[in-house]
Amino acid sequence: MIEAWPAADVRAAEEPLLAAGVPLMERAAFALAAVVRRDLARRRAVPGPDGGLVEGSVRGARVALLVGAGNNGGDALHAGAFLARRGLAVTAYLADERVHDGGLAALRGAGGRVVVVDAGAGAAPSAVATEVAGGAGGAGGASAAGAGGTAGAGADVVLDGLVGIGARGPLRGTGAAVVAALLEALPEPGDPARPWVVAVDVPSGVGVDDGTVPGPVLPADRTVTFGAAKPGLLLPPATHLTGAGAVIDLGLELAGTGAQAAASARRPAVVRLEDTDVARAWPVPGPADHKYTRGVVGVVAGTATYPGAAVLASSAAVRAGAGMVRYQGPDAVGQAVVAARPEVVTAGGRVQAWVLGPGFPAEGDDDGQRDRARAALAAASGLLPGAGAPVPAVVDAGALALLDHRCPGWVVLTPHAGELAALLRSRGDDVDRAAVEAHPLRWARRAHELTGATVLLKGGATVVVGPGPTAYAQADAPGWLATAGAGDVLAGLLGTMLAARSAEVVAHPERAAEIAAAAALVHGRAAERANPGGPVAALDVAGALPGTVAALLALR
Ligand SMILES: NC(=O)C1=CN([C@@H]2O[C@H](COP(=O)(O)OP(=O)(O)OC[C@H]3O[C@@H](n4cnc5c(N)ncnc54)[C@H](OP(=O)(O)O)[C@@H]3O)[C@@H](O)[C@H]2O)[C@H](O)CC1
Ligand SMILES: [K+]
Repeated sequence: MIEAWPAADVRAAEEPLLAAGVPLMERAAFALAAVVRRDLARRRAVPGPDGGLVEGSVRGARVALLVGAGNNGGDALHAGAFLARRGLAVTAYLADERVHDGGLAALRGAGGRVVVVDAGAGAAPSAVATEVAGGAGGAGGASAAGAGGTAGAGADVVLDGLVGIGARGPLRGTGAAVVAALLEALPEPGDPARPWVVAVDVPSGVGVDDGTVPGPVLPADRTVTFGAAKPGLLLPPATHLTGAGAVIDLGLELAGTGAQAAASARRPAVVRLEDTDVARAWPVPGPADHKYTRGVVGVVAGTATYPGAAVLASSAAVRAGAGMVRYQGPDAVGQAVVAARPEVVTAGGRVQAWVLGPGFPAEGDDDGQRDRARAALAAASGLLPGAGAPVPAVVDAGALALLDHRCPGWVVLTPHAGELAALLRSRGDDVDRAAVEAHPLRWARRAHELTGATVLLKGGATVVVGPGPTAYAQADAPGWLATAGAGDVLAGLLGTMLAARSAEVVAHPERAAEIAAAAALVHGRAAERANPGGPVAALDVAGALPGTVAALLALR
């Protein structure tokens, strides 16, 4: 798993090392330069003796450093000095008159070129962008002392060292002007003429601790972050601007050491599960298991008007490995479900988890589904006398409007941004879909505070907030998964995963968030498996679940 720690925790962990004179910046910069060199060598791959490709030479490659006023800029300058000593042509564009002295001296000492950027005596941001992008008449004419620029040949790589964990608010000043000009001047992403963009620590201008994108940000192809990942690298929308990641270990003790770690209240703010985490936690049946120990999933979904959601949610629950699936709903829908999945039963009875809401409306004609879902939710929440032990529940789509009481953390809501906005508005918050999409973590946390439930907020990346201290942020879904019925499949999949650990989740409600995050990962992997790199139909995603789970278990 990838653990992300707030900027303040990273700074606190750096302090003792800095006080002890540990050269953290040089360590960070050296590692950054190594990643840049490797990425460049791979982008310059050439045919090898055996017909394959081998890494190409990076000598002479053109490197543009975007340098801000703080230590983030210092990292970029020191990395530029390492690269210049390896024969790369490095130009630092200083976006602030305050610049890291040691880094600037190191770059100059290594023969790097320095261009002061400002709208006055220095190079204009537009001229810098033109030079970096490879247009004619760049900032070469305004270059400070040092090797002359190569007018016309743009940069091969750009290091974004404008601002790091010291950022406050949207990118401003000359740095913002340079980024805005680059967003205009650079070739489109995917164009081979576009330079490789490497964000130093974080893409400059993202919300380091909340993943917001309050202003202009230069999208990165790679983010090299130091000490630990930051929440903003995992959280949407900023996570879509980070490119591939690389975490450089600086020897920071974030959770403390030994007894301190055990006692420390410090936990990562955000976690991203990886395949091996999900594989290790997946419940694999043993010889003593039977369908009831594996978990029975109750599905209240679909209506005569929208039977498909019932088929999709039930199919996903079956294919994900439920011990048994009980479909509850109109006979006609039950017949459609059984026709599609003969393993499903329509008789009532005990379940270990409920899936409520796919495919039925929050109001209007629902064939009695809202009443069925309301009763199931009450039973799941332990509010229905005689209904047996409480069990986890997935509350999706039309069932979200049924939340008229505070829920325990083992109830998991699975709204998209519009549904979450509607839920929050129904509780008096003035928020719309766009606001939720701009700040998913904030609003998912707000929904958890208001309802008590665990909240899985669906979107290009998935955010999960529950009763525990750690949020989850998964970005495993291909864009193709934005298709009708995908949410129904996720609900059924999640129901099966909760049913398999029903008693455990009720006893430890904070674990529902991790299971929900794992479901988001499996959902994304199944979509990829259903049709790698191309469009997928929701039912095919459900169909790919068995193979997806088997592939994950093979990693154990
Ligand atoms: N601690 C270490 O030795 C190490 C740090 N690492 C690197 O350092 C940065 C953090 O450096 P820091 O100097 O604390 O802060 P930044 O460089 O991130 O930014 C501070 C300067 O940026 C200006 N600023 C702040 N917000 C904005 C904004 N929205 N737009 C433009 N400029 C902004 C701020 O300006 P002021 O006017 O407020 O002063 C500062 O000048 C960390 O990210 C690492 O890269 C090493 O990794 C490890 C060693
Ligand atoms: K940066």
